[in-house]
Amino acid sequence: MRLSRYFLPILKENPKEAEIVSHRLMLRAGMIRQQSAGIYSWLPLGLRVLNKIQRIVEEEQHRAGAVQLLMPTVQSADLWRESGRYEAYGKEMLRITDRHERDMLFGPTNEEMITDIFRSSVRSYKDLPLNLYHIQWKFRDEVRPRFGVMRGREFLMKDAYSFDLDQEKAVESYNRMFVAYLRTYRRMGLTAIPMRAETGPIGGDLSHEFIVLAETGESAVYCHSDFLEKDIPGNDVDFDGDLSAIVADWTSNYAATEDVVDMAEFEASVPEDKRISARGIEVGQTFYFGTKYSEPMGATVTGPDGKDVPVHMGSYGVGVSRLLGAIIEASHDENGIIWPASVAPFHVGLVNLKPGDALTDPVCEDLYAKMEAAGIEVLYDDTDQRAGAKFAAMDVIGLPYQVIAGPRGLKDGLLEVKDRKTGEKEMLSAEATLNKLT
Ligand SMILES: Nc1ncnc2c1ncn2[C@@H]1O[C@H](COS(=O)(=O)NC(=O)[C@@H](N)CS)[C@@H](O)[C@H]1O
Repeated sequence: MRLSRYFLPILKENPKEAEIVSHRLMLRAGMIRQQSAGIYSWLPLGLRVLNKIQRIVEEEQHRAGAVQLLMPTVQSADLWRESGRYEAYGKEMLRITDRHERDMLFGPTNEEMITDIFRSSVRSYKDLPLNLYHIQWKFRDEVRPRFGVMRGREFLMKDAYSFDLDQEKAVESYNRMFVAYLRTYRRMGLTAIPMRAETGPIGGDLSHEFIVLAETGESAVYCHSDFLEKDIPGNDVDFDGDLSAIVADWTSNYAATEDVVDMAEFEASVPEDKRISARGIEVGQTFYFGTKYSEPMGATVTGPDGKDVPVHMGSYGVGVSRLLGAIIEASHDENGIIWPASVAPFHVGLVNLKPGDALTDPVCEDLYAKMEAAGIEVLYDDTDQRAGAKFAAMDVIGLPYQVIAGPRGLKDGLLEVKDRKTGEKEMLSAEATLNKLT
């Protein structure tokens, strides 16, 4: 992508309204623009990252056997009256009246709607287990939206819903999502620790919050430091097999959020030098809630004994848009964002220090074409800004590599290649640069 033809409204100064680093850097890197409290436009650079995060989430949901669909954002209040949550959900629900005076709402979550879809077509236990998911914008009229996309009012969530004949089978579905989450976050360069959690308005009695440790996290958390050393299940993990050992391994050490922590138990079960009490960002939550929705909504299947039984369900959310904030909180320095390669908006920032120069132009054009041909996503800064501004912008947007083409270096046929994470710089020929980056 040529920067001269892109839209990247970099801010030179720190916006005063941003209280935490991820909010500050997303604004400065021209990734989002606030339209109203907790509601953002996703500008081109931010959207590229959002789409990459979404793709990783989809790949791991598919690996775990979840099937993707897409439900609407606007829902009928009638469904929520059936489950009894229409009144109970409270002020966070954005209620809408359509032209026919029908009560509608902007969906904060989709348990009722997915149960309606299920009950309309699934009749037999032979169709189970089933896990349906979508990635869709939600609206929650948070009393105090803040920290940018971390706590928005309109936000992107992956929400999956599992359906099983009984609790034992439902726990197997729960375990598949649990393992999928361990893999999903690690692929984005995060270590998310599963912590026992409250179930809140979703309900149920088995739930884990997946927490990324960060000083600016909204939750206070208490856990065993061994979590930071664990390996995650590999690509070959058998989702049709018994995953209970993996779940047991990841829930055997103490980990709890402030809502459910038992300090006596924490201190008794974790040696002092292994105790972590920190703040964390909740990037996902898993719930098993049995027949909480299937009972009132009549979502039943005919069991092996011929009797109709309400299905046992679970729901599993990932904060897709929140993850941009979480990744930046976990990976930045004083100059800006440091994107893990898996979610970086581009892999390489190619900087022409002197557009129009007989040396730098041909080298940049040739390298740009060859990198793009090799499948490397390049942001080519072909603008005529000052060098200092170019360097600062590249550091703020945090692409994994910068390739600097300047007349001085090119006199010796050399480009400067900088690793954004380590800060290491090498002087390499164009060919060596291409070999290093492909
Ligand atoms: N206001 C918000 N802004 C950004 N992300 C949010 C917000 N509220 C929740 N999330 C993200 O969405 C994830 C799932 O939300 S949740 O309430 O825990 N779970 C559900 O809604 C269930 N229906 C799971 S399918 C959270 O773990 C969090 O990462």
